[in-house]
Amino acid sequence: MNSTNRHNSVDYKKDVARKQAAYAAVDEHLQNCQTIGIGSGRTMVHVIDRISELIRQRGWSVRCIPTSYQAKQLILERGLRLFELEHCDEELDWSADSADEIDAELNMIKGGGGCLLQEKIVDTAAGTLVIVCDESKYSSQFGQKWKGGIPLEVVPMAWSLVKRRVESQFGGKALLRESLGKLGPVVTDNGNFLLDWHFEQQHSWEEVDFQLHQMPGVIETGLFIQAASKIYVGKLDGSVSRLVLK
Ligand SMILES: O=C[C@H](O)[C@H](O)[C@H](O)COP(=O)(O)O
Repeated sequence: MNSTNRHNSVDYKKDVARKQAAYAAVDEHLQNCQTIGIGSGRTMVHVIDRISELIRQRGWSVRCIPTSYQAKQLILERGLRLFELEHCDEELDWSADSADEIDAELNMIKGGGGCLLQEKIVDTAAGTLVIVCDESKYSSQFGQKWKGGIPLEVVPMAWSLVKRRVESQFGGKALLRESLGKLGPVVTDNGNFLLDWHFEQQHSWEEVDFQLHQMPGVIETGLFIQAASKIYVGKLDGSVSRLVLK
């Protein structure tokens, strides 16, 4: 693809939209001496880039707590100050993250990239969760845009048990996520497996999330119910809209 075609491609425009939303989110939240959570995924590359630029320009010191191996690598590659949640004795100032889908009630699906457990821990340790996305992630009904199912992180020896229970209790299919880079299942940063639950009907998602957490073997779900404080949506026309939740 030549550069004119690439710049006109939808994927390129979505990436530009994510970058604009990321820069706006960082510019409006980053301050000196903060401790912040760093989510995972492609969008976070733009967030980290902007954090890195501002810190260098202004001589600031900011402690960054990762939510995955990928996030940790990004923090280190950009020369930012890596900090661990276990050494943090106060609430994080804010956490930045992205999502696979956000519905009209601002519930999110996360974990498409296999990172959800540490994201949920770090994101909920922050007083403010700032989500950055492009408008293609936005749906009027849960599951309308993200076709990968709801990720569930499960203890390896329990995966087939959890699969059967999820399918019999809620319907649909819960598929063990297979690795593309090696034979066998994807293993998360925490040594667990992932089931992608392809549901067949709408549910009360808060109730389903509660029920899933009751199943032995389920470590965490990719359902982030009303978890965000503010969502920055990058639009393909170059604008950024802000949705404030709490
Ligand atoms: O597992 C990955 C995380 O939940 C990501 O935040 C989510 O998949 C969105 O990632 P991206 O920014 O790459 O669309």
